[in-house]
Amino acid sequence: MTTTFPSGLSHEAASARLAAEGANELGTDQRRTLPTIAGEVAREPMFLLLLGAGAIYLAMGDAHEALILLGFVVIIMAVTILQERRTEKALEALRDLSSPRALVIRDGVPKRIAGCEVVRDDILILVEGDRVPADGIVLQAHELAADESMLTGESVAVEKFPERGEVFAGTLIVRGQGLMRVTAIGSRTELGSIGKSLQDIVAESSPLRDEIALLTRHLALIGIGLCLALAALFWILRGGWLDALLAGITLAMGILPQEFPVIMIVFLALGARRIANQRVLTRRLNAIETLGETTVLCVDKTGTLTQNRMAVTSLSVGGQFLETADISGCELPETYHELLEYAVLASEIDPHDPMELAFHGFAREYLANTEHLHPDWSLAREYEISSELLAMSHLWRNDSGKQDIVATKGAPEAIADLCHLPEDARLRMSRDAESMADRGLRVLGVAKAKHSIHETWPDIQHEFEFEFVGLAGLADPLRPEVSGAVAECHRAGIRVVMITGDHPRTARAIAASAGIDGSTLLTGDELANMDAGALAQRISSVNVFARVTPQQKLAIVEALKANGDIVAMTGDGVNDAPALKAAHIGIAMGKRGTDVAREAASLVLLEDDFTAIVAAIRLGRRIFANLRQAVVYTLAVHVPIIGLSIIPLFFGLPLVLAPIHIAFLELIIDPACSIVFEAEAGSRSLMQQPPRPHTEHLIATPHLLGGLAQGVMATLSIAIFYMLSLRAGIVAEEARALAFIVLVTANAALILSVRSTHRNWQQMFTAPSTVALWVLAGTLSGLALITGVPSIAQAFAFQPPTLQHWLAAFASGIGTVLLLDAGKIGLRALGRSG
Ligand SMILES: Nc1ncnc2c1ncn2[C@@H]1O[C@H](COP(=O)(O)OP(=O)(O)OP(=O)(O)O)[C@@H](O)[C@H]1O
Ligand SMILES: [Cu+]
Repeated sequence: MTTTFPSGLSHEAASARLAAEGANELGTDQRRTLPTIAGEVAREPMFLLLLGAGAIYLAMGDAHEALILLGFVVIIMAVTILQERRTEKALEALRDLSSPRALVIRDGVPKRIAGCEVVRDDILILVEGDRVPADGIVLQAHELAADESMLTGESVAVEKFPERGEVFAGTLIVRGQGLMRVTAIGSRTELGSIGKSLQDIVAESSPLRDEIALLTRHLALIGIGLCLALAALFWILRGGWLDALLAGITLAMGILPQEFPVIMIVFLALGARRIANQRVLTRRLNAIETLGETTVLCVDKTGTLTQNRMAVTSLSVGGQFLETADISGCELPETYHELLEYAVLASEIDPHDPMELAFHGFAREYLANTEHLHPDWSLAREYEISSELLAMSHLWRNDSGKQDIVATKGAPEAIADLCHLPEDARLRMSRDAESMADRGLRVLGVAKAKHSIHETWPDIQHEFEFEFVGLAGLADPLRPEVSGAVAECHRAGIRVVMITGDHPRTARAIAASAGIDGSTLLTGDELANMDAGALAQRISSVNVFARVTPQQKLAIVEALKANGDIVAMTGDGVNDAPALKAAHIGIAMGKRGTDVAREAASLVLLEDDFTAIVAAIRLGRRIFANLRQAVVYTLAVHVPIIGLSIIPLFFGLPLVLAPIHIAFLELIIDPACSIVFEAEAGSRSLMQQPPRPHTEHLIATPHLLGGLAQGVMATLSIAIFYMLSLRAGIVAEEARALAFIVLVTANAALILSVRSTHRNWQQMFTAPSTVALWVLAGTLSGLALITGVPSIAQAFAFQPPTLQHWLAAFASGIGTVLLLDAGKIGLRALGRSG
């Protein structure tokens, strides 16, 4: 492909056209309208209960109370709409990510933009692995072929040629490169006309989501049963069926686990944002919960562990070696000129590959005034590298009029094959190559051949008469942070497996400097000769795979999965897609990655950096731990509500809670409190314990019991405070207010307690997050308002308590939680000594 581009549209023209003709998108706007959202809200049980309670108040002639409850209906509406919008936005962002990106030429400069910003007449560069963003005609093509099966059902790649070739939106470039001019976008493309959409992101079900749904359903069932029982009991004990119904509804509102699904979505959506701050994009929300379970992390060497910045450091010709560091500033000895000459001839004219860039740069520096550079030769034929033969050749036409020059470079074994080296020469060469590889260098062999211009070009590289020229060693240094991150993985019980196409010796040397144990190593050839069973057996002790083809990554993933591992795997090319899809977490490289790889992956790295993956795993563990705490907390704060609905009934006391109190707690206080956990930084021990087993539930019996125990303790202390107040002759309205103060204070303090499970109690008050401080301040002021301002207090059937009583109730709420913590510490101490 020539490197002169048409200059394309200007930025102004493109944005004008984008405004006039719309974005390159398929399908209709799926945003829900207000009536549909209202319809959804109307089906919320909380809404129905509030309406029911309001109707009963109306029937009892209390229009005031009914109106206030109506106010809460508005609150639910608002919260639901906000929530919808937020989820919608998160999904939209995901959709943007999965939509193809396009390399467009604007003002003569190639530029990556989102596929939806492509306009008619844009000039696009197509590369292997791209998903074509719009319909268009092919302007230039170099071995270009597309998979059009999504349009035609035909899975054979269709070759594309300039001028008469057409390419279609949604199809995949499986080979070669090319230039296209866009002729149709959005719904006017072939894909649009058959009404298909590529980017259907559905919230898949996941173990975590299923568990939360189950928990919600169980609690709902228990709730309904309890409410019916309570209503019946009330009717028997006190009579008055309207009051009985109201008591039942109050309890139902209190038990209703409506927060759980909300907490779940909020944690995952905010979690995705936190992970994005580490420059890792989440394409599937489920990946967030799987991250914390990861037991094996399979990574590419080049670019992920290393910097993907190659430098020529070592040359070898005829048994002589040269370290480039030794000659800096001097001339390159004549012996090595030909090696460098052919390395450049075997590279692209305008290279992107870091190795070829290194050769070009080195040649510019040392061959500038020699006869070894040939800008006037023309490239007549290219032979691509393949996984069968790790070498690539260029056939050059020069002005001799007799012979074309062929240059090749590739893996030393491949070059030895091409040169038909005799056994002893082959041994010598591999010894030389290994001495470079042992230093972590990537070693390339270089060879040359001549080919008469009167003969036809052979189809395969083997038919040339190659002559060996020499070896070049290129250094690609490890990223400086990698060995620290690998060590962190090991502390966290995560195995790091390196997979590379490179030479085993190079692989082992790089593995060693990264801190990966490469003492047992498998090569692609060995892999190919193993059956699945044998591989599954071996794989638990092998951390380095070398000379592996991308296709073999799939076998590695499958073997790890067969061993019960939870596998995260990185990849970037078209051939990596099956492995990325098969892994529990497929991780695509945002910079080098192809559209195909990104579509198959659940995470996309914006910086192709290993440490970002480790940071994401740390966040995954933290999100799960925080989610667990939030759910335990929510369970715990439901208990006092249930208790306070039932206890007064049994003891013949005035009721404490009415629907309005529950609405206040369930709609404002508790949800706000549970969000506090999202911002928890997570304890340092998170990455010092093995991954959570795949089978571990979010809420197991100990968590359930722990939460219930906390709730029961709080209930007891509130009930006792309430009864003592009444006994002391405080009027029912003030006693109710006091009980409510104890309840809310205890709930708020419980946040500090739950989040301190792994710390000691002094730390309970240290370093709460900003969110926590805001929520605590908000809760306190809300509480002060409804118990202190007479007009508001009246709506809650409160009489403002005296300051002394207020403070006593407040202290009692905090004291309860302190007692709980003391109990917890005591239990732990007992456990340790016993
Ligand atoms: N442009 C090239 N010219 C000649 N040989 C090449 C070229 N690219 C790769 N090779 C040969 O193919 C081998 C495998 O390369 P490949 O690109 O598969 O490795 P990689 O997948 O980039 O490495 P990693 O797996 O570490 O990311 C290299 O070690 C080298 O010998
Ligand atoms: Cu020379």
